[in-house]
Amino acid sequence: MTKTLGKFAGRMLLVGCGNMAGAMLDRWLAAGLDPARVAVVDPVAEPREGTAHFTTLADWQAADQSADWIMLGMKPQQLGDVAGELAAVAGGAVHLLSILAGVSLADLAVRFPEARAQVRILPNLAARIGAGVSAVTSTGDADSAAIEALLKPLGEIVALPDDGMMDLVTAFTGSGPAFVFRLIEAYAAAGERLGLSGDDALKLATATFGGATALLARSGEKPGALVAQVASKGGTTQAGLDILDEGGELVALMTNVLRAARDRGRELADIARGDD
Ligand SMILES: NC(=O)C1=CN([C@@H]2O[C@H](COP(=O)(O)OP(=O)(O)OC[C@H]3O[C@@H](n4cnc5c(N)ncnc54)[C@H](O)[C@@H]3O)[C@@H](O)[C@H]2O)C=CC1
Ligand SMILES: O=C(O)[C@@H]1CCC=N1
Repeated sequence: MTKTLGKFAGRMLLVGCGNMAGAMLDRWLAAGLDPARVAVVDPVAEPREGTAHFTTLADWQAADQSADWIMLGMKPQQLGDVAGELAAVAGGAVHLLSILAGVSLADLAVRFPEARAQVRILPNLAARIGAGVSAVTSTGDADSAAIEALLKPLGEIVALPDDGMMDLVTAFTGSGPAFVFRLIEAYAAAGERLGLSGDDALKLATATFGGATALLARSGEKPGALVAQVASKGGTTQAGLDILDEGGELVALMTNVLRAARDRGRELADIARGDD
């Protein structure tokens, strides 16, 4: 891993540094971001060594801090609590970054009209180990080289032309790890139900999902082609696939899961806007 964030220059303020923003910050610091360039405002988060830490935005301002990059890392429901105070300092050369589910670029432009650019980033928790994927889209005069340098240590980057698909992507890749963890949990629980010990079942399930996804990513083959390499005609795998594929129920279930998560993003945007 490179020990520099390359073209990413300037000072960063994180407003909210919980599970997701904290994972991003830890990865950035591990990738060489100078902690002296970072300030965090969060009433409960654990301060990171070398970063300036404040409980409230007023404390940050009282300490005469400045930022070139401000990232919203609290919950969408908390946008109204911070937007007024933040808008006053998010002008001129400031990039306003948001990882908030649901909140659109248009909403950000209304809240932070003076920012140089509004940038919507949808990361996921695997950013903590550099194996995440970040979808990104922006409006205004965004420095895309700097944004790419910032997101690169977190994993893959997918640039979207606008945020029309961002609520679906939030469900797909943002919530996605939780859905995958739940699938692994169910796989392990089924193994346990059929006789494995709990520890063995989780260890075997984790290795099976990890190995299969690594092979899929590295081989360049389609999932169906790899299924065919596992399933012998009339063999054990086919007996299981006959259940899994029955009536297209698995795809129907996943469609319902993603639809519910996507639509909740729209509701969160309404709450953040104060329309609920
Ligand atoms: N957790 C995840 O995997 C992902 C989360 N997101 C987005 O990231 C954001 C944060 O989610 P999580 O990290 O899961 O939540 P979290 O609850 O772990 O973190 C939120 C943090 O915001 C802080 N906070 C609350 N009010 C504040 C205020 N007025 N000023 C400053 N900080 C304040 C809290 O103390 C907390 O540490 C959300 O908007 C969510 O939509 C996006 C993609 C993935
Ligand atoms: O559950 C949530 O609302 C956030 C957004 C994507 C992942 N976590």
